[in-house]
This record gives sequence, C-alpha cells and structure tokens, in this order.
Amino acid sequence: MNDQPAIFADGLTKRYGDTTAVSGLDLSIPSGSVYGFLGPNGAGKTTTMRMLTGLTRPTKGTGSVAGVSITDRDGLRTHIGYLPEEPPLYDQATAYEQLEYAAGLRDLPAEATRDRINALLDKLDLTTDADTRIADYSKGMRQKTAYIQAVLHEPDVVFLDEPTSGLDPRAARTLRGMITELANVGTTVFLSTHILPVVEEVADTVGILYDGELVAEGSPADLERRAETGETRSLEDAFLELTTDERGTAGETDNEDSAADTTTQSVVEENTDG
Ligand SMILES: Nc1ncnc2c1ncn2[C@@H]1O[C@H](COP(=O)(O)OP(=O)(O)OP(=O)(O)O)[C@@H](O)[C@H]1O
Repeated sequence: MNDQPAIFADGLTKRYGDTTAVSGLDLSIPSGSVYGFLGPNGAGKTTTMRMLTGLTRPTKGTGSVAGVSITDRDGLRTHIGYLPEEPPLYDQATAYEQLEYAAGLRDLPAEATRDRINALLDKLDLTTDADTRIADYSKGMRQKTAYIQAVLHEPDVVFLDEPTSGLDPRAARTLRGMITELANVGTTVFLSTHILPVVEEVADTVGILYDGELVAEGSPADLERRAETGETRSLEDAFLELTTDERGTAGETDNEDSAADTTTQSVVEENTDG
C-alpha cells in the first residue's frame, strides 16, 4: 500500500453541459508530500477536489485517494479531510461543540479527541473563543475551526482549499507550519491556493491547471526556472506565462451537483443532519 500514490488520477474529466471543467487530468502524488494546486479562476481546481473527495462523480476517468476509489464515498471518509472554500459550520454551535460533534460522527474516542481538540485550538489561538458561538466568529476564526475539523481525525490525505483565507499574518504562518508538520508525519496535503508564496514555502510539487488541463508540474524551483522573464524568475512569472488568459467568459451554468454539496466528509456532514 505504501508504494501506491496517495492521490492518483487517470484521465479525470468533468463536464457540465457544454463546459469542460476538468479535462483528462492525470495525477500521481506520493504519500507525505504537499502538492500545491494552482490555476486561475475557473480553471477547475474546486471541481478536481470535489472529484477526488467523492463529492462529485467524474464524467470520465478514474482515481483513488489513500488506495480507495474516488467513487467509494463511504470508503474515503475515514481517509480524507476536506477544507472547502466556504466551510459549512453550525452557526448556533460553539467551536468546541462543532468539533466534538464532528469527532462523534467519526466515532473518535472521546478523551483522546478532547485532548486533540484542545491542542489544536491552542495552536491556532482559539482557546479563549472556543465557547463562543460560531455565529459571532470572524471569517478567520471560522476558517481555523473548519481547518481543525478537517484534520481532527488524522486523515491520510487532506484537501485544503485556500486554507489561509481570512487569517491574519500570524495565524497564516502558524497554519503554514501546521501543513508542513502534517507532511512530516506522513500526511499527504493537496493544497489549492492563489497565494503563491504559500505554495513556494510549503509545496514539494506544484501543478498548474489551466482551462481544465494540467499545463505544468514540477517543484516550485523547476517551475521558476521555466519562467522566461530573465533575471527575476519567480513562481508568479511561471504561473502568469503558463496561464495567459485569453478566454472571454466562464459563464454560469446549471448546478447539477448542488445536492452533493452537502454530503459526506467532515466539514460537510453537519449540514445534512439539519
Ligand atoms: N456545478 C457546476 N455546474 C456548472 N458549471 C460548473 C459547476 N461547477 C463548476 N463549474 C464550471 O466549471 C469550471 C471550473 O470551475 P471551478 O470552480 O472548478 O474552478 P476553480 O479553479 O476552483 O475556480 P476559482 O479559483 O475561481 O475558485 C468553471 O467554468 C465553472 O463555471
């Protein structure tokens, strides 16, 4: 099992009507690595993560995460954590209640979980607000709570969509450190963000998605070298060169998967129970 990639995709494709959100995506991401997933707005990053986390079915192609097929939602549950872009949290609950509830859904042992929740709250400087209702939280406080929820059960693979969104510089730095620590203990991190310095700092490999296709993959340094901007090559230069946007629109279409938005996975489950 250790030889197989933690995240594998073979020809993953997702179409919504006439829109091809993701096209023939191949991935092979080793365990314990941090994969930075970049791409302009509408490139297909969220769609990719939703396929890899079992939230939406590919139109074509196959994939597995932690050795479990991405069509096996239930099988994936214990192995993955997902921090989506807009984490659904119970406004009426306190962070502590929310996290205990999430742990309960996963049958985590009560006492060890309490210690783990406390340690994570402490690390993210949320202890003093742990008994405040989430309705009264700032965006950053919500984000911290959702992050803890995504990693609480120590999943093999964590999918993070803009994890530092809303965090102040200190909290963002703490979180970057936590991502690196996750990888150090063998967790695989799939990190989608527009904040290139975050990727430069924590990612082992970067994949750049453009118009649904993977147009480049390599270490941050590899990609920087590929930039043709002369002396001051940066990941940003590489990104801009590889994703020159000539498209006019990325129009809104039907929302065939909206029901699936509130299924499975840590941060999402709570909504389904009402
Ligand atoms: N449920 C849906 N129904 C129809 N089209 C969709 C749906 N979800 C995504 N799309 C389309 O698929 C394409 C990729 O969208 P996606 O949200 O995956 O991009 P993204 O890279 O995550 O963008 P951003 O960086 O802006 O979050 C877009 O053209 C989008 O309009």
